[in-house]
Amino acid sequence: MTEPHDLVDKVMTELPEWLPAQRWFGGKDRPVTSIRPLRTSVLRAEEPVLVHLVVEVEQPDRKEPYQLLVTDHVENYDATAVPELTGALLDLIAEGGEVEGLKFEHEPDVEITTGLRGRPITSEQSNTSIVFGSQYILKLFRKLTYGDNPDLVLHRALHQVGCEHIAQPLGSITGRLDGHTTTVGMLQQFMPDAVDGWAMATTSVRDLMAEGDLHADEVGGDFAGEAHRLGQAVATVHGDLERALGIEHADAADIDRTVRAMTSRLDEVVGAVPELRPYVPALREAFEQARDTPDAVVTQHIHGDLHLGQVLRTVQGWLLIDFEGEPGSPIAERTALRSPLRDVAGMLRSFDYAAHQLLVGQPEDHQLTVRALEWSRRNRAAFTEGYAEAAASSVGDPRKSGHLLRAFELDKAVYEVAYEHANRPEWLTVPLSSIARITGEGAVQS
Ligand SMILES: Nc1ncnc2c1ncn2[C@@H]1O[C@H](COP(=O)(O)OP(=O)(O)O)[C@@H](O)[C@H]1O
Ligand SMILES: O=P(O)(O)O[C@H]1O[C@H](CO)[C@@H](O[C@H]2O[C@H](CO)[C@@H](O)[C@H](O)[C@H]2O)[C@H](O)[C@H]1O
Repeated sequence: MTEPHDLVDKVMTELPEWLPAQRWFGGKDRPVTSIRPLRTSVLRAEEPVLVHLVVEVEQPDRKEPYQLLVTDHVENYDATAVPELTGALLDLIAEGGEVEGLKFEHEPDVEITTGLRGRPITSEQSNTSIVFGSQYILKLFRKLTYGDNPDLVLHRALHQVGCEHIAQPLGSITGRLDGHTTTVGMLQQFMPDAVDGWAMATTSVRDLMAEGDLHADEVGGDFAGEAHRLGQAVATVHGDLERALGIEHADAADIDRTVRAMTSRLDEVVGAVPELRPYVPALREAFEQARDTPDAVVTQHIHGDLHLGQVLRTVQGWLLIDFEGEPGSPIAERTALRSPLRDVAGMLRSFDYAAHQLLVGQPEDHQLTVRALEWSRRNRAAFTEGYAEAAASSVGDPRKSGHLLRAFELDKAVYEVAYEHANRPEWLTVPLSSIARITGEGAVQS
């Protein structure tokens, strides 16, 4: 049997190679210069050993904590793939209590079934989620943010006002990190029959592409009805967030800060991705135009990284998941009050992604490009209309804030340029060609 502390020593020697290769590692844009353990909790001392480990990963200009769950039971030491070990985490949440500084809690008035085995989900993720039976999903946050994680905070707030478009929060795991009580895990109700919006939307696009002669409203897999309902669901969640946590009205100084933040993100991203350079003047101009807003801009807590992969279609309707915000943005930005139009813009970007991703790496085909644009326009319009129908009067119809919405969409596309550059370079053309289209600055080959 391996002693827990020998296991940690072994893991530490393997991490420089293993960590950067993980999908959830958020620092793929620069080299790792050092990794050191920050805290360890031995959750199981006998075989198979289970150790909760937080390491600090140092890279040029950043130091970030990452969470690991390690065991001697499998060759790569990653315990999240071992059902009997992850089952122990669920049991600890069910019982409640503290083990070596890690606190396991279930939400008030919730009873958790014990003895279930956990299986990790295999989708592309920024974190690691483990599903127990058909009942629960436990998300282990990988890159940790000191303090309460906004995903848990917003789920709790929404649940308290009876929001119908989220999965119920059921429990949490927290630990002390650098003096802060920090969320490391969140347990939620699992929706076994759910399909995510990205899978549904891309199926619809595929149907359309296969029927070269038909229009989006004529093919069987038309998505516009769903897009409309999704718009209503997003507006309802914004209304629920407003009821739970309130709103504020932005003044000229707030808008100035927003414009400057978008411009400075652009400067940062263009430094790393020179392909963005030709669009800089048009992007700056679009950001400046955001100052021209006819109505008062409302700010509130929002989802912050809304896209089709963050919404689940269940038999009861659409659910929004993952309220953590953009994984690549600083926590202060992610928890700030912001315009709900940012979420609208995120979803509009996603319709554009769904329409164009099938063309990536394909030879130029005029007919398919026209079809993709048509699908995107149809579903973006349906989503916006659904949103406008259900939006609280404080937010109103997004179409009335055209300049601001366009600026948010372009800002999101700039974020995506950085995201694709670091994670999926072959997809870089998707946000770049959208920027070219929206700014009218010439086309980029898909
Ligand atoms: N409550 C849920 N019920 C069913 N599936 C879920 C639920 N929550 C998340 N998922 C699945 O897990 C995936 C990742 O969840 P998400 O919260 O987006 O994690 P990450 O922060 O790692 O991106 C989702 O795309 C979805 O397929
Ligand atoms: O879901 P995450 O919180 O991990 O979000 C990150 O990854 C997303 C990709 O999975 C990324 O989304 C981008 O690609 C999507 C298609 O895969 C597309 O629907 C989105 O519109 C686009 O932004 C997201 O930006 C990133 O933060």
